[in-house]
Amino acid sequence: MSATPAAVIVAIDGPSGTGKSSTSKAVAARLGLRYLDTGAQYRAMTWWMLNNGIDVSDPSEIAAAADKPAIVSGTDPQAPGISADGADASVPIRSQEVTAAVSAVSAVPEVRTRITDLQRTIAAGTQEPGDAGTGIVVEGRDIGTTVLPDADLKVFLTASPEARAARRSGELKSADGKAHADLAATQQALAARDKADSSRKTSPLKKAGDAVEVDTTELTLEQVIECVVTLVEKASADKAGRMEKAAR
Ligand SMILES: Nc1ncnc2c1ncn2[C@@H]1O[C@H](COP(=O)(O)OP(=O)(O)O)[C@@H](O)[C@H]1O
Ligand SMILES: Nc1ccn([C@H]2C[C@H](O)[C@@H](COP(=O)(O)OP(=O)(O)O)O2)c(=O)n1
Repeated sequence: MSATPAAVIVAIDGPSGTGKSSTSKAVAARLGLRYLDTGAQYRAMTWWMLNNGIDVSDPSEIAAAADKPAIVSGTDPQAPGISADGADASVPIRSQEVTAAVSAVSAVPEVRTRITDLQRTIAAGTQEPGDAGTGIVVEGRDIGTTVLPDADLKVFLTASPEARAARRSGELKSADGKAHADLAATQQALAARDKADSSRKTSPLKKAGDAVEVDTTELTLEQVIECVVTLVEKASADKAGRMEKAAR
């Protein structure tokens, strides 16, 4: 693990299957930064609502329940962890049931306000002793545009719909042990989620104007990680230079 010269705030956004989680975790681990999976927070909120009888087809019921569960996210890139009202949510938030409902829940403004506040508190490092002044890699859909518009580096990952579906169906296959996950159905489900996430009114999935776009279609995961590590190291050195100049 190489040390970064200045604590940096890194925003990594993009649609599903572009490599956000794998890249963000690896970059954070290599550079000694914290890590936050914001999709996991929306998934934990959705899981809690499904478990607590909230009708997730009714935005007013979702809005009324948005401030109820305590959502706690870990920031260790090697073992992030997430809980809702004290119950470990790490595994159930990946279920098909949660995946199918998460776009509707995360489109509700009250949910976004609640979770955005949590994200900003975690990024600021004021929650845990020892976190203050440490950098973080935050991945999601609206980090560069809304949650952390002053991030030191913004990256927007993309990949072709075919590559993204192949990656996701590979994961589903290894999870359920079936020989052939349905690639076409996976691609269709991803397209539907993209559409919902990009067309919602509040804070849609969108590339920030000042984000660096990386098309990962033809890159291996290791190549993407190396590319982002280089970008973070440069952003960190630039920040250290600015801080030094300001201190003179
Ligand atoms: N560049 C890449 N080439 C091949 N597979 C990749 C690449 N990036 C990620 N993957 C794989 O694709 C799957 C989805 O990646 P993930 O990081 O969860 O994407 P996201 O967080 O954007 O949904 C994982 O199984 C991951 O190992
Ligand atoms: N910053 C974010 C992160 C996720 N979301 C919503 C929209 C996404 O479809 C879901 C799930 O996100 P997640 O990153 O877990 O999805 P994938 O792992 O890429 O399939 O949460 C969001 O609205 N804003």
